[in-house]
Amino acid sequence: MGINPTSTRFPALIVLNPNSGKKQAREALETVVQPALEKAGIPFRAIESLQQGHIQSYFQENIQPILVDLVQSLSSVSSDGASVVPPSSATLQVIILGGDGSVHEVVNGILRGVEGTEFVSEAFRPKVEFSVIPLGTGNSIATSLGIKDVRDALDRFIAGKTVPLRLISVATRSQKGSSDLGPWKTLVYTVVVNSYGLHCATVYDSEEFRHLGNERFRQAAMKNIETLKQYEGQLTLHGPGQRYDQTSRTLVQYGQNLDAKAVATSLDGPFTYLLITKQASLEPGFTPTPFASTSDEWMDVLVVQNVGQQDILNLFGSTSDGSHVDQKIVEYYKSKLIELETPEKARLCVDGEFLDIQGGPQGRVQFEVTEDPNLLLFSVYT
Ligand SMILES: Nc1ncnc2c1ncn2[C@@H]1O[C@H](COP(=O)(O)OP(=O)(O)OP(=O)(O)O)[C@@H](O)[C@H]1O
Repeated sequence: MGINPTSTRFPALIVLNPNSGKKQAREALETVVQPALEKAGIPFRAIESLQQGHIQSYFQENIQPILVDLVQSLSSVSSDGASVVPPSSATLQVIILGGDGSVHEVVNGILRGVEGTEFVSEAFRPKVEFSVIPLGTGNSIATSLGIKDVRDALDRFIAGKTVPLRLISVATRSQKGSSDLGPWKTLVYTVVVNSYGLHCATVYDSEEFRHLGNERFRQAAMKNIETLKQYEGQLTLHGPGQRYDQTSRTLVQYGQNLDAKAVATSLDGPFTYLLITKQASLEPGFTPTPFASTSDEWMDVLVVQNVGQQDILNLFGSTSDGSHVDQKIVEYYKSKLIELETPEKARLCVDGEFLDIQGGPQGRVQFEVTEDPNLLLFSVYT
């Protein structure tokens, strides 16, 4: 697979995960994506993920050379011929044939690859535009953007409309080998969902049912509901925010005069189900945080504290249309800064990966919406 030799346009980078979803990405590339891009005259080159983590390490190692090539392709020679004029802006297009885990790997690889370099600066902020072709299992980002299938995603890429892709930084203060609490340090950026409790346990157990496609989440959820556990912890929401009011059925503002870091609300658990999301739907037909937006400045928080099996089954029975937000057991917030502390060591789920945290202040985790971390301008075709 190579660059279309007739075009001078910088090639879009296709990232293909052969293991995503029902393992159809390679076939989709050959039968749908490649012909459509060639027909539209869009040059591309493709890389295939060879193993878990490969996409992330590829971008971590290669994003700088890729951006250098991009800048060179856009540079011009000054009118007197004496110097090369760099472009004032540059856009890298990345087409992802895979699921949300693949998007997560690309984003984190790019961010690690430019971290601490002077290549990207206030004066030069490259744009990175993602076309998410839904070939995974949940396809949360594509579903939340209303993208129906591979063809629809491609049509939207070719049409060229994008919206910002905001991320959540997940940070801790624990220092390796020290009991001191250092400054917050981002461990990972998430694009879809962070969770604690039943959702995290479900995602963890769903790996053994991967061969079942979407059904794997249902199987793992039923297994965990049968032995439903409660998860101890304290969740704090900081600064001004919004809360879903079940009486007026609207989002209402709170804490308007608060400092961004001040605690506005503290929830003491135990938690049955806790989601912090950036997408409305986590898979087609499952919309647990219906007010979430890929592009807004909020994280959406769905909290269910200390309930039993029947309540959880009722909840899941209403998540397809989002009407569960009116159930008494549900608390729903929009916040920009959140912290979670657990009394004992615990497992969190961050975009399908797992983060094992220590108990107490050492393991306290902070979630914050970040716009354009490391000065990169991320957006997604919609
Ligand atoms: N060549 C490979 N062989 C095996 N696993 C791989 C390979 N390349 C990537 N992976 C792993 O495949 C997993 C699934 O990827 P991805 O998230 O894209 O699809 P999914 O889980 O089916 O979809 P979704 O996240 O939308 O539910 C990820 O954990 C990723 O690291």
